[in-house]
Amino acid sequence: MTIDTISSKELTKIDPVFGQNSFDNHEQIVFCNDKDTGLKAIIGIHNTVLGPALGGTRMWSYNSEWEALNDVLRLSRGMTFKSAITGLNLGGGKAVIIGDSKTMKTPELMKRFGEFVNSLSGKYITAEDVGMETSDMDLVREVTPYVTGISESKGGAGNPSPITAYGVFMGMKAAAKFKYGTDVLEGKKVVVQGIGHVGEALVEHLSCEGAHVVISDINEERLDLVSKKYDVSIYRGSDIYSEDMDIYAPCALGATINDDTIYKIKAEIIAGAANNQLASENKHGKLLQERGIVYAPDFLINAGGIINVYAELENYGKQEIMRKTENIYNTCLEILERSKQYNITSNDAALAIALERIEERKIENSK
Ligand SMILES: NC(=O)c1ccc[n+]([C@@H]2O[C@H](COP(=O)([O-])OP(=O)(O)OC[C@H]3O[C@@H](n4cnc5c(N)ncnc54)[C@H](O)[C@@H]3O)[C@@H](O)[C@H]2O)c1
Repeated sequence: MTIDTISSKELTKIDPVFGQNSFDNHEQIVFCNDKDTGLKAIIGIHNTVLGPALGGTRMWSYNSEWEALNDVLRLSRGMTFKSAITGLNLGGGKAVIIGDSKTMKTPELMKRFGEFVNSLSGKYITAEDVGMETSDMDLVREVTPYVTGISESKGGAGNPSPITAYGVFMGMKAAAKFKYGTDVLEGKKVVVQGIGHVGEALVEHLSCEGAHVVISDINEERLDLVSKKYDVSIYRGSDIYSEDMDIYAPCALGATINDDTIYKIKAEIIAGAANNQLASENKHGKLLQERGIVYAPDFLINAGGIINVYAELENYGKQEIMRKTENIYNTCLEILERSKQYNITSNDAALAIALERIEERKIENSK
């Protein structure tokens, strides 16, 4: 089953939880509230067939609780498929904390959130996502062992973002190989939208390769810093989607490929870190395919972060992390070839492999 992004208004017309189109057979949803710290969080546990549900915590100022719920459901579902296609023994889960991370995040709130995670006894393992830092995970670690992405000084694998960026770079190269017959990105115009933890590290790889990098962000300070550091240009126009480019790398938030943008996009390849880039997997996945735009599925190519935090659970080192992340290149190329062979979208080709693995494990588990 695929899912769509819909407006807050539309969401309210559907049954509150089980009826949401992003629900897609979630096993469990936990609503967490704490009056003293102001914590309002939702933990989504989509599927635990392959293992405990692992996925980051996002802190964001949602316009409504509907949006927060829809976001966590979409994200946790995505984690199920991300871990499955990457070959990890993990299920899919995610958490959102409602509020502005810059003004509302306190150590007390993070620890209280950690206590809720702890109450699930390991069925959900948290990590960092948008609005979170490694130091926040260190606070969560004080109250629960069910957290990854803690500081290296505290025995963790550290910040996953550089590894995520490396995986995205590998996926982008595979998409280039598929489209152009060569994976060399030198001279290609790549627009990186969102130059946060992952985006900046991606800019570094692209600059080293000699790509023509253009960056965009809503944060002026970051634009200034990153453009100077890597000598890359800043997008100053008013409609980034209409910009001439070879590759579009969405590294901010999801659903940027939607009804408003899809016909404007001139890129030949889309490969970025953001989760759930297609507002509607079906509709926009097919439209990209029809327009000949190669889409490297987000949940496949942004798996570097989860590979990195999985190392904390499985006790493997940096070398294995890099090997697994580099393999994203092969998997991405294989999926793009499959989508061509069977005339299906790349997203569907990736989903099919992930679902196959989950179904096989379900049968094994029931024996
Ligand atoms: N950090 C990881 O390891 C990881 C792993 C998998 C997926 N992701 C996904 O990748 C994306 C980026 O993650 P991150 O850790 O770099 O987050 P981040 O918060 O560090 O960076 C996001 C950046 O996007 C910018 N931004 C927000 N809205 C924007 C807009 N409309 N236009 C342009 N820029 C905008 C922000 O100002 C910020 O600089 C997220 O969607 C996240 O879920 C991250």
